[in-house]
Amino acid sequence: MATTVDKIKEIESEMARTQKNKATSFHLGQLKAKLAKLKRELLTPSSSGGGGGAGFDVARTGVASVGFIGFPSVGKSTLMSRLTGQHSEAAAYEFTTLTTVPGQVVYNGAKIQMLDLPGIIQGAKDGKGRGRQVIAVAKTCHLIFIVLDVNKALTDKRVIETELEGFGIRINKEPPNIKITKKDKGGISITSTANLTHIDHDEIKAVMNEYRIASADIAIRCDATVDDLIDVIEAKNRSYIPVIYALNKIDAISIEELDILYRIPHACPISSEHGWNVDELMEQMWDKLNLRRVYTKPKGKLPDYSEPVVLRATACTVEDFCNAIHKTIVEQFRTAIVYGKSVKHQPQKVGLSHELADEDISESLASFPRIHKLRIYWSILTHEPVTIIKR
Ligand SMILES: Nc1nc2c(ncn2[C@@H]2O[C@H](COP(=O)(O)OP(=O)(O)OP(=O)(O)O)[C@@H](O)[C@H]2O)c(=O)[nH]1
Ligand SMILES: [K+]
Ligand SMILES: [Mg+2]
Repeated sequence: MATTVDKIKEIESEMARTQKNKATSFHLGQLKAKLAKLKRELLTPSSSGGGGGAGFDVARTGVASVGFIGFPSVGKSTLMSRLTGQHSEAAAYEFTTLTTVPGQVVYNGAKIQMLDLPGIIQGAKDGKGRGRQVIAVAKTCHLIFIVLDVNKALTDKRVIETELEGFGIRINKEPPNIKITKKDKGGISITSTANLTHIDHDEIKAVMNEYRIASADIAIRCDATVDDLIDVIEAKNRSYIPVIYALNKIDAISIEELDILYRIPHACPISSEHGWNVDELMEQMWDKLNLRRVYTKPKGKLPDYSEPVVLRATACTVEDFCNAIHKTIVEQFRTAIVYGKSVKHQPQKVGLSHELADEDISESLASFPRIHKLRIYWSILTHEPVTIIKR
């Protein structure tokens, strides 16, 4: 019996043989959708084993986590030790790191978890080495550092990207602006506000047909490709994760070569061993994580700038803020008093659904003496700033 990998290879070669034109677009759409389904099958833990993060996942701490992905011996563990002070074994031989090694960085008052991972090799997503478990951990991170050795070919960058993409990770990309509303009857109706230069309606219908979706309204608001459409249908299996390319070992190259590296988008040239330019890497990390610091302010006093409540942009309402401090606050909540970029008037009363901005100041706690006490109690208990974990 043909294995899933065999079937994938067969479809890929058929696609390579088929020229794209009006007559073949339906067939090609069908093949693309078949391919996406087979790839998902390959990554489901129940099939042929190895999917999921089993054995490699670690307890998550902090407001966000950053996973290190790269070929063996590019310097991931050296970078880990440099950034976090958490020792992770580094050596000149490949596969020194055999499991996930967690560490922590505190940056702008936010605790960020760093996950040093074993090296991966080409074919990892198809089950080579422990690559699948490694990439499965990366898929749950809020940011990925793709670590590359600048002494090696830059084509390595593309190989790693392909491995991550094959696992349903979309790097430095927003979800495609396509909305599919399934219906009981009426067939497939397609509306598009953008001019579609990559797909025609036949291809869209072939994909929908392959996914057994007979009736749906499809609203396309970007110049979408077939892959974009499939990504929206397969949304449950896709993760859109920002990536920074940490171009390591720049101590071994010339200034002229370094100049070229600086032109690569989303990249940061560094030397883990010497600690060169790791400050810039941390700045880029902060920008990509898109975190928001909210300071608390007791009534009549200055804000407490030492312990921000750190929220992610995807969960940064007043409700999220309250929950980050204690679950019981929301029950007693009436209004929050907020100073900062998120409000027009300084200060302004806002409700639970109000979205907070970076460096806002909230006086909400001060209006509830009981809660303020709770906060103090909380700090004494833990001795650390309150952060929120919510995907
Ligand atoms: N010249 C130079 N060598 C480095 C740098 N960073 C790491 N190395 C060396 O590269 C080798 C591999 O480093 P590791 O940190 O073990 O690499 P890794 O990516 O964690 O490797 P695996 O865990 O085996 O996948 C070691 O000999 C390091 O000393 C750097 O910035 N410059
Ligand atoms: K190594
Ligand atoms: Mg290592």
